Amino acid sequence: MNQITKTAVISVVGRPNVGKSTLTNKLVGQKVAIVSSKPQTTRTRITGILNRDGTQYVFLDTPGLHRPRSRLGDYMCKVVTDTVSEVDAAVLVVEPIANIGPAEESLIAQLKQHRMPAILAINKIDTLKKEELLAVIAVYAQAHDFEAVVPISARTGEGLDELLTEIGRYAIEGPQLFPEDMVSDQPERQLAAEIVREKMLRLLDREVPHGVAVGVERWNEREDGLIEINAVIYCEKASHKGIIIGKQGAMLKEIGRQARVDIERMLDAKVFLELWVKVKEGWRNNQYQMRNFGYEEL
Ligand SMILES: Nc1nc2c(ncn2[C@@H]2O[C@H](COP(=O)(O)OP(=O)(O)OP(=O)(O)O)[C@@H](O)[C@H]2O)c(=O)[nH]1
Repeated sequence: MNQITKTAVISVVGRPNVGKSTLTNKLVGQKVAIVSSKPQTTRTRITGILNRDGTQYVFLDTPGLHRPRSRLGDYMCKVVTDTVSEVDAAVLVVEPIANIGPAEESLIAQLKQHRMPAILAINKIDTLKKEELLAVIAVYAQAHDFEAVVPISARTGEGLDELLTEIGRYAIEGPQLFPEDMVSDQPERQLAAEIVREKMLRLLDREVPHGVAVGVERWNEREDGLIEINAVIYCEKASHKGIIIGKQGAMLKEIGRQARVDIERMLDAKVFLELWVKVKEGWRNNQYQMRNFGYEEL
């Protein structure tokens, strides 16, 4: 195997829903961060690791920067601010729109404040004509002196080799930070819980899944190779519990079915997944319960 001689620790920042998690997963070649079409999907900092051509790339996928409305929201913003200041370089991911929003302005201000080398990744170029791209590049080039501007599609993979080449310039000589077979620092239990949450974000209306947390309560690897997982979905209201369970349990069954397929792929093993739903009012504003669900203290 190729000896690792350099490392690059890179934060992936950007406002909610621009495709940071899709990008991290694609770069790493495996699902380490969950993806949905709803903003504020990612709640904690997720690390994705890629070893290529003697360099170990460590990507810190951050929650999208937004105005906090709850304690969980405060925590998500703090994760972004902390991450920007402790990495070798940042990749700012933006939508292919020729207009800079307040979230992008705020992130650019943070990059300037920390004198952080930043690469601009204009994502979702599969949705846009080449001529339209020039206007987007022009607007961002005026706002900040980016080290490089790379148009990409996290979905199709277009531009990602170029992006890696740019990122590679910020790699520094040194021993690898993580073992070579590791793609994420998230424990498998937490990834499994996140996958269940992803399915809820995709299958349910917006209001419900943003108030849920998932905890894995039992994880048993049987001798015959089957992995038994029991997870509890905590929601904020009794009415949400009914929606999550669905008519004759149909929704919960579908959440479980889709989650099991992804968890089996992640673990490369057969999985028996059992899901329960419990009501825990106001957990998003409760420090203790947040810690319980894996969101560290502020
Ligand atoms: N067409 C297109 N859609 C994309 C691309 N990248 C991501 N998306 C979609 O954009 C949506 C948001 O993607 P995420 O990766 O969850 O975005 P995020 O920035 O991590 O979002 P938060 O977790 O809310 O911060 C999903 O529906 C993705 O499928 C892309 O290159 N092209």
